[in-house]
Amino acid sequence: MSTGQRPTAGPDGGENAITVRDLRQSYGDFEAVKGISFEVARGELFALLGTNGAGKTTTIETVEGFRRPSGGSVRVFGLDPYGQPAALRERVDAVLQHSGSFPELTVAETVDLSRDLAADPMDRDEVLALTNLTDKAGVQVRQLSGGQRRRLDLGLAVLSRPEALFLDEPTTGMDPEARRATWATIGDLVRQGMAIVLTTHYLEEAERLADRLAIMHRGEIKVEGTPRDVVVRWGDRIGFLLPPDVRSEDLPALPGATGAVEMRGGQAWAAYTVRGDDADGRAHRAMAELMDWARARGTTLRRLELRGASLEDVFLSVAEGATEALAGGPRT
Ligand SMILES: Nc1ncnc2c1ncn2[C@@H]1O[C@H](COP(=O)(O)OP(=O)(O)OP(=O)(O)O)[C@@H](O)[C@H]1O
Repeated sequence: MSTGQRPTAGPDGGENAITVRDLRQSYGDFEAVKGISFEVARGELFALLGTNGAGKTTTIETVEGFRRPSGGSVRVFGLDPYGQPAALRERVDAVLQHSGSFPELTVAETVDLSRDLAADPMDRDEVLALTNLTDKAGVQVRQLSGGQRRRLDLGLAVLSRPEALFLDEPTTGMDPEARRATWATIGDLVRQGMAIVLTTHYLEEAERLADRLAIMHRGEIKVEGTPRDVVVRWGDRIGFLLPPDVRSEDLPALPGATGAVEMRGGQAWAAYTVRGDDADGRAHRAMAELMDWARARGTTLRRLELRGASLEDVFLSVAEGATEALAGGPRT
């Protein structure tokens, strides 16, 4: 993860590794991507998240050069990636969900095969160390676990030292330890200046790795920003188990908060959301009113909590189509 300032754009489209402007992509009459824009700088990890069928794969395949845009433009290091021109081949790589490795070759042979095809590859030992596969060098690829194979895929993609990398669900099938090790590897690659576009359904992965992220839904980017900005914009949440003697319509209206009753772990859960400017201050005032209400009723609020939103809250809002709430501004 890079923490430095984002480079500013230069005259040639600049320091941006990837620039997507008003991209549209259709399958026949169906518009799968409806005019999205984003940029990815060198040394930056951009996570593209979204609901199923949102258009992530379509977008990534277009940026990778497999599809010609139906509208708008895509530039990778200032070039049109369509057809994967030779000038980009050495500079861009991808780790896709299904690798094309030969199962009978050993890990070392597989790495060597890819090294033979690269202009200035990393040493074999460097690749094995990077992927934590040093002790698997003599093992056939077919004998690797799913998570080890994903790590090998990552090693094969980065051994040619690409400047931009697409990662599609890079930690699928990994146990928590392997996932953390892979996150560390990806973080190192970004710090070394690689531009990475990550697609993942693991929100924690995006939260940990992304400098910026976007959440797509039905062909559009609904939310974009740093992971922190995105959750801060969403606001705070007050919640508690709905007491058995309280019906949902009995719940108090709290100033500056919108209330709802949800199911959580099979139990009814009262949830209030406080959004917009000074969400913290308003959440505290709403909490004080809630306590007054409970005291007056003689009701104990079990598992009472006040917390900031998580990326999952934001994602679920997007999935439910409640994105107008994410634009900010106090709601009562
Ligand atoms: N070859 C195709 N022909 C027709 N429609 C397609 C084609 N590929 C994708 N679509 C449709 O375009 C929309 C976007 O699909 P896409 O695979 O880009 O979504 P996604 O965000 O990657 O989804 P997921 O998270 O489920 O993988 C979906 O409605 C899908 O059904």
